[in-house]
Amino acid sequence: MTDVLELVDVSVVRGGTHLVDQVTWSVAEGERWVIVGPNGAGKTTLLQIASTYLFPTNGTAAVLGEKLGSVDVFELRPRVGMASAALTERLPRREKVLDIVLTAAYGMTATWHERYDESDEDRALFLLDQLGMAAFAERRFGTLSEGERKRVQIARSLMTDPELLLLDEPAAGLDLGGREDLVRRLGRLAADPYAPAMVMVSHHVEEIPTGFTHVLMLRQGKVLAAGPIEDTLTSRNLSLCFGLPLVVKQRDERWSARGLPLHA
Ligand SMILES: Nc1ncnc2c1ncn2[C@@H]1O[C@H](COP(=O)(O)OP(=O)(O)OP(=O)(O)O)[C@@H](O)[C@H]1O
Repeated sequence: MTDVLELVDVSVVRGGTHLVDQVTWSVAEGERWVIVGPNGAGKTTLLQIASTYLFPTNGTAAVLGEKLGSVDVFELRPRVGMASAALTERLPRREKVLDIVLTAAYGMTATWHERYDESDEDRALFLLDQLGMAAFAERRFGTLSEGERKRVQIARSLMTDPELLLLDEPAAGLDLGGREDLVRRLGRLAADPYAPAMVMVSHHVEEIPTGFTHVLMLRQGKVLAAGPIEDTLTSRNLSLCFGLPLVVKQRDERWSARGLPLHA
């Protein structure tokens, strides 16, 4: 299997602070990774590197086999799909849902005056349908609920048929029903052998969809543990990661975690 992402000794330093610190990590084709870690651990910073929007201060990062710093990132970007709250914010609320997805084919956030092929439109509708949003195609993006907007963003991130899909906290802010619906859909995507390699940042192990194969655990910018999820997402590692005693369980291919009760 080829690596779609390869970081070697990567550090990002800002104002003397290490946002990520000597991270060595690779993602191979077909793998589905979740990144967990406390607030400020460097999760989003790693996704920014993977999406080619941030270059390491030290170390080397290769995305889809191309080393950052010696490749035209504008050619690379359409091959990487990304969904995040920050990107959702930048999408025009007055735009039609279908156009929000369609514009991704051209790396734009508004329709201007491009013309789209019928095949582009078919693909956008197909992706909206996969995310359960086909009925909303003609609605204005700004009229959608937060959960619906997130699903549209994921459809959009798949529009260019990327080889790597990055999801930054896709379930953040969703209610229980919205979370479960999204987790189920992401589980279906993870199980699709034609789907791209996936990396998802999450704050909660309950949000890890079925079919996710690997976990990267970060603490204070450093890798605490990385590897196959069954062996790596242990109570011990999760407790070290979050700095308090936690018990993690897996049941019916879903994960849950809770703190140990305090004793007086
Ligand atoms: N330009 C900057 N200068 C200094 N520190 C920064 C800068 N950008 C980010 N940081 C810090 O880097 C650390 C890592 O940030 P990052 O957003 O990657 O963490 P995260 O794990 O995604 O956090 P969260 O779970 O809260 O979203 C944070 O402590 C943040 O305050």
